[in-house]
Amino acid sequence: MEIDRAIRESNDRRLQTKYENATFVIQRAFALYAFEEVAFSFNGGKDSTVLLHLLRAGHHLHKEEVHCSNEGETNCKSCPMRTIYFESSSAFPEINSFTYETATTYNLPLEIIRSDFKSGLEALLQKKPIKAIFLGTRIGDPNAVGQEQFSPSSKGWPPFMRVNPILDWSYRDVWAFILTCKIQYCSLYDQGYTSIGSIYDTVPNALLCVSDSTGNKEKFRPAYLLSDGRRERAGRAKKSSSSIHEGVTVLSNGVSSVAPSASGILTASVIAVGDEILCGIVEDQVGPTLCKKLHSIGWTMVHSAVVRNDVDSVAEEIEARKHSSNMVFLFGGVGPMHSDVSVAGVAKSFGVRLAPDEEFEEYLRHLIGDQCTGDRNEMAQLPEGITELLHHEKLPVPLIKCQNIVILTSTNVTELEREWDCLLELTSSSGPLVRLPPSLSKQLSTPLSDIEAAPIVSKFILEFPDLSIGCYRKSRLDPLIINILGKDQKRVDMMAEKLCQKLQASEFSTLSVTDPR
Ligand SMILES: Cc1cc2nc3c(=O)[nH]c(=O)nc-3n(C[C@H](O)[C@H](O)[C@H](O)COP(=O)(O)O)c2cc1C
Ligand SMILES: Nc1ncnc2c1ncn2[C@@H]1O[C@H](COP(=O)(O)OP(=O)(O)OP(=O)(O)O)[C@@H](O)[C@H]1O
Ligand SMILES: [Mg+2]
Repeated sequence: MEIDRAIRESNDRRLQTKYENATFVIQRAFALYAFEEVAFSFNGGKDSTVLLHLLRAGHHLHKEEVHCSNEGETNCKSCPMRTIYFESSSAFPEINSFTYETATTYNLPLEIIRSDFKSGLEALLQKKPIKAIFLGTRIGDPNAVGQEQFSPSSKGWPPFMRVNPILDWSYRDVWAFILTCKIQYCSLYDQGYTSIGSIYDTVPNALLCVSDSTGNKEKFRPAYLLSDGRRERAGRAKKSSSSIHEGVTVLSNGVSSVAPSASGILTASVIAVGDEILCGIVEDQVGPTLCKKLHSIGWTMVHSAVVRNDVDSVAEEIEARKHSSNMVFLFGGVGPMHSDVSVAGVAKSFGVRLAPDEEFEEYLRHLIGDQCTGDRNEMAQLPEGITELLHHEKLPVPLIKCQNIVILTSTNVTELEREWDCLLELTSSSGPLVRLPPSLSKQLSTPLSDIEAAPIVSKFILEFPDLSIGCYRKSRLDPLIINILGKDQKRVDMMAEKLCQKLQASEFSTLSVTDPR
């Protein structure tokens, strides 16, 4: 069988593994369901074209296994499986004709449905039952979240099994398969289209645009030359971004940024992950330094915590913080060790699974070579559908950002300095951090006892709701120190002056907390 032979003769280990896994899923489906009870959902797109040839190969391998014989090449071109195509008047004519032509070439009994997916399937299943439908859904597709290779149809849909043999295939895998097996595909992919929806929501991918020397006509390179598969849908109009955290905007570069609330405040929480910090073996310096840095760019710190190296502990802490802070910074527990559970904790708190991220894997491969990559690299598994990679030329590996959670890899203050600088530089090109006017603070020292000072301070808290007052002593014998914090210089000065009179206090330092660099 020509597909099977082309893959086996290629030197592409990764593609061979993907092919074996996909044809295994297909053969299991053929073992589970009778041939008449399964259908193939085909729409002429690249993913379903790949699936068609995998189905042909899987069907051929299944027949070989069942009949313990090699039927040879005689009729392996034909795969007369029930094939459903939801034809729409807004489909590209090229897609339509490719679908029809391919069905003829491979003897697919095409059933055309001219209604929406759900009611079309209801009518179809009523007429003649279908137990399982093969789909070309891949991780990264908006509708792939939560699906497995075998996923029952969702609630409210007629009952059938969705079989997704190429769920774990990347954009690169799809094109490697098409090119290795020399498969015919829809001509639109040679004109720069990388994922195809309707004529109203799909244009060629701008990342493939080449400037014409005459400047007259835009030209596009073929889809297989797109290097960053995560931008496959860049040519498709976005439906909505409802899952984005409130106050977070998605920018044209794909990176989300936060905007201050009406009060001009941005809040942050810092979470350290580490059993060693909790039991006092290691003293955490990254957390306090990060708090200072955030404070220095005008952010309001609302929480700092240390949690165990345990997926549930991380997930619970993030769950508690992600709604109450504009940004949550997480560090510790990142890497390949058994205790490195931070990324899994983030995924769990958002209810998504970890999925291979090809781009991240590429960075890791540059950094640590092939020793740890293999067919599936655990470290390259990132929370599905919510991850953005924050690139900076000074970072060997991009920082991971999942909605409003930023995962830092720093293990000490020097490394934090570097990551922080990169985050700030990304900020200037609309990255995740926004610089706010710095907070101003004044410190007063009073000889009064706590009991004497308390009612006076309480009155001032009511009078100056826009300022924050903190009190501490270096020791029980040292004087009480009052720290006034606010954004408005005049208000801070006014409160300091009034408090000095009432508390017989003296001002001993005036700090304008600005970014030290
Ligand atoms: C055969 C078939 C079965 C589907 N089953 C489901 C389903 O069980 N649950 C669901 O939410 N969507 C289902 N869908 C809809 C898809 O999730 C998705 O909306 C569709 O592939 C179109 O993708 P698009 O909106 O990106 O064009 C199904 C679609 C097809 C073609
Ligand atoms: N109109 C349709 N008719 C039949 N099946 C469809 C239709 N639209 C989507 N599907 C099924 O859903 C799968 C996922 O659709 P999707 O658009 O992501 O992939 P594709 O069309 O194969 O490739 P591309 O991403 O390049 O458009 C398809 O592979 C196919 O199995
Ligand atoms: Mg498509």
